[in-house]
Amino acid sequence: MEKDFGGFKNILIIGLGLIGGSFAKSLKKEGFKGNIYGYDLSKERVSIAKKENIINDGFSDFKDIPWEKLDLVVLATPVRTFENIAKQIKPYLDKDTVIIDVGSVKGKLVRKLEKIFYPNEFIGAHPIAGTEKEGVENALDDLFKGKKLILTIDKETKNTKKIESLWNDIGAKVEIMDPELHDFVFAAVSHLPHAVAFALVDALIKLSEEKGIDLFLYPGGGFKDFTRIAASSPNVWKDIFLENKENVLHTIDIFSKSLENLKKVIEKENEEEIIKILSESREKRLSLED
Ligand SMILES: NC(=O)C1=CN([C@@H]2O[C@H](COP(=O)(O)OP(=O)(O)OC[C@H]3O[C@@H](n4cnc5c(N)ncnc54)[C@H](O)[C@@H]3O)[C@@H](O)[C@H]2O)C=CC1
Ligand SMILES: O=C(O)C(=O)Cc1ccc(O)cc1
Repeated sequence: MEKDFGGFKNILIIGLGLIGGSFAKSLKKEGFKGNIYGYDLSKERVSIAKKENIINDGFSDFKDIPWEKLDLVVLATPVRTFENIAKQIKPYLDKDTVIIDVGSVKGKLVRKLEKIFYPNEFIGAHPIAGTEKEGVENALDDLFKGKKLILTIDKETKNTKKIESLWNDIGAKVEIMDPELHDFVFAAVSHLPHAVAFALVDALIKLSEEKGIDLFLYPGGGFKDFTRIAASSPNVWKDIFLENKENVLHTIDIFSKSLENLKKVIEKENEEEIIKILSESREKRLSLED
């Protein structure tokens, strides 16, 4: 069956970063024949995206955008910029334009955006795909293939079906989740691991200073595997940690307790307990699908 990308023909992506850029590249790769417009504060990113034909036209000023043509706007900037951008673009929107985001935090934020954009329909979307790189210059045309796309909707509408079909056409597998539950889940499986990776590298900086030796000259594969995501964008992650503050703090508390417990059994040289903790974790990790 021919792909129709939810019937959307003129799409504006606000934020020509890794995710916005990958969304545009994926659409083109899968045969999208409409227009993809891009907007970014960075003129350089707009220029790269245009030069590489990732977008059909690009802008750094909202006033220059052909708003009347747009049937879809995608917010793809750091999550704490969404509210301000929504208020700025609201007066320009045509009455039928649909707005989605790709942000890593939903909860209260999407409820706020729904209100700001009303009567236009805003639909919260989160691709569970990415890398530690940033910018359109690192965008990939197959980033979303086979990956989950969470829609945080309360009910299905004509537009939510169109958005599902758009993401399906670039290879994503759509799932629906309550926005508050979403923030609990992704605090645990994504935000906590990023926080721990950043903190682990920070601890090695401190330990290097303590001993007067550069510990980063000696890492093995384990350290590199574990801390790849500590190379992620500080701007993007500062916004995620703050926007999902309560859940992130809770997961850090639980993690600290697990680490304290491990510390305690090592201190006591309690071999049985150490083996129990490590075996339980190992089994869970081995049971994960790839
Ligand atoms: N990096 C990842 O692996 C994933 C990120 N996300 C979400 O996607 C969104 C974008 O993240 P990335 O593409 O990774 O970031 P990025 O740093 O690669 O790109 C963000 C872009 O937004 C632009 N920007 C920042 N503030 C702006 C503003 N006020 N107005 C216009 N442009 C602005 C920046 O110049 C940059 O080009 C975030 O909300 C993030 O939570 C979702 C899934 C995965
Ligand atoms: O780089 C990785 O492995 C990631 O975990 C990417 C990622 C970052 C943020 C998201 O909201 C979803 C996926």
